[in-house]
Amino acid sequence: MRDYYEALEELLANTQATTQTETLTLEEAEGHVLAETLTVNYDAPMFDNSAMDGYAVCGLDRTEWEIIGVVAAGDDITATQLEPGQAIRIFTGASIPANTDSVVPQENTTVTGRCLSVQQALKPDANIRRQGEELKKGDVLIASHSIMSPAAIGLLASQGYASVNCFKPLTLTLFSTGDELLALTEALAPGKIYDSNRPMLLGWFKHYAYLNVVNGGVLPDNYDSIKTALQQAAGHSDIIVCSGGASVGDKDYVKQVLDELGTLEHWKLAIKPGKPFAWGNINDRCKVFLLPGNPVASYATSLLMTLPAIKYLAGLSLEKARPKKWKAQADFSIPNNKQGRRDFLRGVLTMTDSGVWAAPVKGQGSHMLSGCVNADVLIEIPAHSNVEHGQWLDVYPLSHSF
Ligand SMILES: Nc1nc2c(c(=O)[nH]1)N[C@H]1C(S)=C(S)[C@@H](COP(=O)(O)OP(=O)(O)OC[C@H]3O[C@@H](n4cnc5c(N)ncnc54)[C@H](O)[C@@H]3O)O[C@H]1N2
Ligand code: MOO
Repeated sequence: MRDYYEALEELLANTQATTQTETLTLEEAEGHVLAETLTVNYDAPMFDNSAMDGYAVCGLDRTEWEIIGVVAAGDDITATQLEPGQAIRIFTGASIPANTDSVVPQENTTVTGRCLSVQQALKPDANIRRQGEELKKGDVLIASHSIMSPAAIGLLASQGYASVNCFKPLTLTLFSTGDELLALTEALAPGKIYDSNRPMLLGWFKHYAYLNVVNGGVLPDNYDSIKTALQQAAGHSDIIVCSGGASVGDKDYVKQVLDELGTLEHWKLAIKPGKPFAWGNINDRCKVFLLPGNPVASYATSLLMTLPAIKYLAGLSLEKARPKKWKAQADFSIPNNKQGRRDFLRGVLTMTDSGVWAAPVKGQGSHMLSGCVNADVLIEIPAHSNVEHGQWLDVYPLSHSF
């Protein structure tokens, strides 16, 4: 069996990131992957400006000043300057007039006619946001291979970028396999179950703007049908994800088809759930992932293996493609751990005064999706290692929780 971390790195090392790009307006770019490194166009702040509504004053060795006018955000103050003993009414974001020593918030002042009085001692430079204190012109603003998050879009807009180069979204076709599976429009029958993996993964993958997700439907346990469907999908997809048939059963035809059409790597991962996992390529251009059919195993291998590879394919940096991992203290113990695989328990987090604690939820079977629904994280339990109460463990946040 393969160690999870070694397997993930091997999969990533065998994944070629897309190079195709397109220009998107900032509005279109939300959630896409940036394909260029952008630099700072203007110092930020662009000019010295006030952090408070109040008064800009000249001269700090006094308690009274003469108010000579008003400056608001957007005003041009090129011709305005203060002399010692003078103050000017100023608002948040307004340019700082020449010779300003400090800005006094209005709640610390008394105004009588044109006379400003302040009793507290004033600090030089207080409440002044200086030009370039955040960003200097010419520095890197956002590196290529970053996600266009709402904050990234705001930052780019603040620098006057109206459009950006992003990697073109990848087309992902999703299949389920198995004669036992029914679509939600079909009536239940003996031995049959509803296909839950496909709706689950469709919903999940559609969150990513850099994926065009195509619903491939259910594939029957029939070699020829699977071959035709995979061949067709490979013609218009960059990625195929298929759940079921990853294991060793007689009807696990998907692996055989993949072996015939392209290349196949079939792994036994030393993780629970999610042991059987396979991947390969069709036509050198379409990456295929075979997930184990058990729903929680499908979920876990999506989070731990498939999505990292997809994110890297779609243009994200390796660092951002790897699954996010945090630490939490065990609010449970496992005294005699005989598990030969890393166990990724579905768990909840509790924030207390003593930190973040993790505890497993009820229902840990790899067929028990209710455990995933109720959980915040996967709690990693290393193989053959006992867990003591209070021990720090790695936890992986689940897609819906944070
Ligand atoms: N002899 C062995 N049997 C199994 C092994 C093994 O190592 N040796 N591994 C077990 C593990 S671990 C897993 S996980 C499963 C994975 O099996 P497959 O990927 O081949 O998937 P299936 O056999 O098709 O299905 C397994 C299970 O999941 C249900 N399923 C499948 N697809 C869906 C779906 N879209 N929605 C809901 N449920 C689905 C299916 O009905 C089965 O109950 O293999 C073990 N067996
Ligand atoms: O590892 Mo299987 O994925 O235990 O259900």
